Amino acid sequence: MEAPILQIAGLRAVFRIAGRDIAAVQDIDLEIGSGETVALVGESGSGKSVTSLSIMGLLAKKIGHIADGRISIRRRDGSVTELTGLDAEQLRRVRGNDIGMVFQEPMTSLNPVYTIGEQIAEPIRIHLGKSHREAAAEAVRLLTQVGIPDPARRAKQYPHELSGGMRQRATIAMALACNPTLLIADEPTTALDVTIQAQILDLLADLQAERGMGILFVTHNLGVVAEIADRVAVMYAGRIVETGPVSEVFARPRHPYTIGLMRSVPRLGQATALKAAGTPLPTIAGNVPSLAMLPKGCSFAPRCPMAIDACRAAVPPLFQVSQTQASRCIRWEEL
Ligand SMILES: Nc1ncnc2c1ncn2[C@@H]1O[C@H](COP(=O)(O)OP(=O)(O)OP(=O)(O)O)[C@@H](O)[C@H]1O
Ligand code: NI
Repeated sequence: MEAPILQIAGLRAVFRIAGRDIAAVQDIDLEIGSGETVALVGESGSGKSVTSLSIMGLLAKKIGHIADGRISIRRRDGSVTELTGLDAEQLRRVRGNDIGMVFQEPMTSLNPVYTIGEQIAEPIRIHLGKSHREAAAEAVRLLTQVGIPDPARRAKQYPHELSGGMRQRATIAMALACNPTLLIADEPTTALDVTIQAQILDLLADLQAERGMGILFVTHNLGVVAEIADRVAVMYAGRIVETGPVSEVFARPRHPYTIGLMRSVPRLGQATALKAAGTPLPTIAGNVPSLAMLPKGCSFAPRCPMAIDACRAAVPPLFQVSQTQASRCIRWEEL
């Protein structure tokens, strides 16, 4: 069988705070196959971005580091590279060649002093060894592919001359420039209005169908999950608490946290309606625990209507609910 595009096993990433290593994410296992979209969903601070930054090797910039676990990706030539063993230069090369990134705010990826065309062409020259002319032509072709009208003219413009939606399309073109096998999109539509948001989601789905890349999609919006993802991993306080195909998890969530998230979402499965409403995650009573003071057992127990003493004794493992769905709740059978 073909190796997955992305394989994460036992990831633990920590930040050093007041002389102590605090785990921002731990026990993370995650796989993405080619052509598959996996959504990471959870409240603010649950560890979605730390997980994606770990894959990209960008944690160091935030003074965190990977303390444990393995992250490997399958490259275009079929070889599998273990990312956690690479030095900074090797990682940069993998990022340029095999992993594309799109963030919430397009201006974090775009440089205001270079034209859109120059910025898309640069990685093509550097990583694919194309000439200036070839790279410039390729940039225009990519702008066409991401649905930017009049791409030759747009290529000569600076980021501030584009609308927010067009800028996000341009950063997607940039992320695709080297034909990555994995695209990591961290809240790529959160800053956009709902109409543009829907267009960008459609664009990503189209591009994926054409290119067969794996997508890790970080979002706090369940409607977006339903719309774009094949599988979902629900994060809480740095751990995946439930995972499985979107259809299974939405039809029958097997973790009280997932149930809480979905409770106030009307008519599940009505993805388009949810998306149109821009539905944020509903609020659940109580607060996310501080990562520095996680309770002893299940992190969700203090907020959980189902919690019993056993929940507070030890962190539950991920129980296999079906061949494809898993839950970190010891009472999953009662749900
Ligand atoms: N630079 C940092 N220094 C210390 N702790 C950090 C840092 N960045 C993140 N963390 C910790 O890691 C946790 C997870 O953060 P992360 O950014 O992954 O959350 P998230 O799920 O992406 O949230 P959001 O939906 O708000 O983007 C945070 O709660 C915070 O405690
Ligand atoms: Ni985030």
